[in-house]
Amino acid sequence: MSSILETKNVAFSYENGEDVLKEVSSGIPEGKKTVILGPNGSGKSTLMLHYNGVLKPKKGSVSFRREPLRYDRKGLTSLRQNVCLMFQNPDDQIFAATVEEDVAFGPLNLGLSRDEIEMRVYEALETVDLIKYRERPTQQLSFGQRKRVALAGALAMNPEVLMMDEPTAGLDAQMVHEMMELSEELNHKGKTIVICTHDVEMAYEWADDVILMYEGGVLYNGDIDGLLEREELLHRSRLKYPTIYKLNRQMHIRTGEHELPRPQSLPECCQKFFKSENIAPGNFYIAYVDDPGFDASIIKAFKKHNMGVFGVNAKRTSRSMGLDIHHYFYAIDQGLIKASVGEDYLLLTESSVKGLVKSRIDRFMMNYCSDIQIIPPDDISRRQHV
Ligand SMILES: Nc1ncnc2c1ncn2[C@@H]1O[C@H](COP(=O)(O)OP(=O)(O)OP(=O)(O)O)[C@@H](O)[C@H]1O
Repeated sequence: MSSILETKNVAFSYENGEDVLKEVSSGIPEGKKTVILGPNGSGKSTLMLHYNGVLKPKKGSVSFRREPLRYDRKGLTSLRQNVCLMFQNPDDQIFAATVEEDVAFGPLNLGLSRDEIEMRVYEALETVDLIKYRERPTQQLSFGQRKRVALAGALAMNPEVLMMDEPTAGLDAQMVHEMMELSEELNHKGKTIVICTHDVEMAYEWADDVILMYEGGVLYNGDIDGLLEREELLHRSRLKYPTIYKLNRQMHIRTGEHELPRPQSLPECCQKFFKSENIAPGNFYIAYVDDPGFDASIIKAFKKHNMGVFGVNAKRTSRSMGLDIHHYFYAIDQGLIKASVGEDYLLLTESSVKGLVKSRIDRFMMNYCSDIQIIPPDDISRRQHV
């Protein structure tokens, strides 16, 4: 897998002269979800600011698609069309008086037509569910809403690489799920996503690749499984092991259960260790809300707590139709848990994320529970109403 962004022997210090990055060589694989992981002060944000040219290395080089960055105005404008950064603190990013003015700022600087700008602003605000706040003064928004405005500003640039510095910091649990599902969906639609965090649990469930930082250096750069094989590295960087990983290890030590496959999520963990041998799995029904034949009355055939929605557009459509559905977040995981204990589950989603839904369910079935039946939309209408 080729790196879309690379640093080679980058060294950097702020004005006080302290070495913050020390000979950092790293690569971000194209089309993947990468986490820059490390404890506070290890240099994660500083590295991210090098990737999109906000900071210039004192030594070494940064390249995008193998071309060294150019730090003149033209070079940086061109880079920031392709590599956008959502800052840790939205107040470092939001300057305009109203939400839509702020989101339009980047596209306006690209010299796009008025129609194109309006479309991008509309789509970005829809994606982060802030359309109804478009004329609101940015100062009158909550912290979480300002964070979403900052994300919309980055999305409106339609970049190839979206970088987010601590995207979930300061958000409530629902917003954290929303942010992580959205980033997964954007990745599925072709964007390279990079997140800075010290949250090992999140990295373990979400990331394909990791850059592990400690005291300004890179301890590891590669896939997440490779990192977990090297216990000493997380220990050295003062980060804890993910809970599900530790539980799997303990089960291996205590019961002799094979360590592989390593569960990465709650349904995988439950199914590996607490499989209900006497219960036949339930069915996993999938309906696409953007299918012209979609009939919302199918939800009457399911219990409220056995339905969920996945996908930004599917959530919006379901809300606008007033559908009474329980799981608006973690719906795929919830469905897998329900189906593996014998209950039927309906997932409402949209065709643009079909592959993502399929790959998540396939992974679960291949490793942990092959008997769940996936029922396509055409067959749902035959289900008896509850
Ligand atoms: N503007 C600045 N001026 C001087 N020193 C800075 C500045 N920004 C960061 N530093 C220092 O650089 C080091 C790395 O900071 P950085 O913000 O990159 O770390 P981080 O890993 O992102 O931390 P956190 O998890 O706390 O966000 C820290 O020692 C920090 O104090």
